[in-house]
Amino acid sequence: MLFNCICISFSPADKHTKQVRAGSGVLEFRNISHAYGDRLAVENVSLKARAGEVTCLFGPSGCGKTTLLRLAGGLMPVQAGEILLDDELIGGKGRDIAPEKRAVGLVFQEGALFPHLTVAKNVAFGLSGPDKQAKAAELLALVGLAGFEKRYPHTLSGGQQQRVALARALAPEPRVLLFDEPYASLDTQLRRDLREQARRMIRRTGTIGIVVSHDPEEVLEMADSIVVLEEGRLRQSGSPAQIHDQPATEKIAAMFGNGQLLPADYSDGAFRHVFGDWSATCLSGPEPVPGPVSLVVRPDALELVKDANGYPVVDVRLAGVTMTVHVEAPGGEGLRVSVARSAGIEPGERVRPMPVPAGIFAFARSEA
Ligand SMILES: Nc1ncnc2c1ncn2[C@@H]1O[C@H](COP(=O)(O)OP(=O)(O)OP(=O)(O)O)[C@@H](O)[C@H]1O
Repeated sequence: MLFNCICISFSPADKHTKQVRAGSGVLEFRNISHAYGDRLAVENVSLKARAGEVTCLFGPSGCGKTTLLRLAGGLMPVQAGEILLDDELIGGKGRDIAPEKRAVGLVFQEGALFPHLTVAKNVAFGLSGPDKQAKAAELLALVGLAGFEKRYPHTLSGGQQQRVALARALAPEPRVLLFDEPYASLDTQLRRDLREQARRMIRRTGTIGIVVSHDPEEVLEMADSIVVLEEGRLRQSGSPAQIHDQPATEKIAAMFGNGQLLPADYSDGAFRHVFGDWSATCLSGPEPVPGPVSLVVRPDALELVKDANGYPVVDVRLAGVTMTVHVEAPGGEGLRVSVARSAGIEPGERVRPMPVPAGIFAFARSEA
C-alpha cells in the first residue's frame, strides 16, 4: 500500500486518448517479475487490463499488488518482463518511459492533495491552456463538487477529498487510472458511493482502471475483472462471477463469500465431519478423490433444520435482512449460517446445518 504519496503523474491527452476512449485500449503485463534485494515480490505475472473497465488486483497484504501498480505507473524500472500500452512497450527491455510521459493517473489514500492549493487549483494542476479552470470546474461538477472550487483540502471531508483526487487524476485525460486502496480509510457507505462514481467515470471516459484492494466485497462490487495474487503469483483471474462461483483454490473460495473451512473426509459419496454427514450433492465443482478434504462453507450455502439431537445454537446476530446463526460442534468448532429473520431461531435451540445443493466447495487436503 502506498500512503500519503503526492504522486499524480500523467501527460496531457495525446493521440492515443481517442482510441482508448473508444474502448480499445489495453494495458498488458507480460511475464513480470520483481525483486527487492534478493526477495522476489512478483513472479512471472501476466495480465491484461482493458479500457472502460475496472481491473482489480486482489490478494492479502504483501502479495505484490502495489508493486505491480508502481511498475505500471513507471515509479520503478521493470526488472523482468514487459509492460505494454496498446501494444507499445512502456516498461521493460531497458525501455522505461518516465511516469509523466505515460498518461497514467494515480489515486491513493488520503493526503494526496496539495494542501496549499484550492480545490480548483488542485484539479487544474498539470493542465495547461486558458480553459484549465473551466475544465477543473466541469470535472468538479462531474464528481458532485460544483461550488467547491475555492475551498482548501483541509476544509473537506475525507470523501470529498477523494472525489477531488479523482477529478484531478481524470483532468489530463489519462489513458490509465491506478487506484491504490483509495477508500480504505472511509466509512462503508461513502466507500460504496465513491467506488460507484469511480467506476462510472472509468466507463464513461474509456479509461483503463486498475484498482488495488484486499477487500473482497469491494472487489466484487467494483471490478469487471479480478486478478487474484498470492505470494507474488497470479492464482486466478476472471469476472467477479467466475471468481466467486468457481474459485480455483481453497483460499479464494474462503475469501469471497465469507467462506468457512471445515475439515472432512470424503468417501462413498459423502463428506463426514464434526457437523455430521453431507451427501456429495452439496458439491459445487469437481468431485474430490476420496480422502481428507477441506470444505469451504459459505454461510448462505447452509440451511438449518431444527432437531433435538442436533447441535446447539450459541449466538444469533442480526445481519441486515438476514440473521447469522452460530452453531457449535461438540469439540467447540463453530459454523456460521445465514438464515431469514423469519426463521425464528433462538440461542439454546438445537439444529442440524444442512448444505444447499451445489453450495459447497471441496479441496484436497494433504494431511490426514
Ligand atoms: N521498497 C521495498 N523494499 C523491500 N521490500 C519491499 C518494498 N516494497 C515492498 N516490499 C515487499 O514486497 C512484497 C510485496 O509488497 P507490495 O507492497 O507489493 O504488496 P501489497 O500486496 O501491495 O501489500 P499491501 O496490501 O500490504 O499494501 C512484500 O513482501 C513487501 O514487504
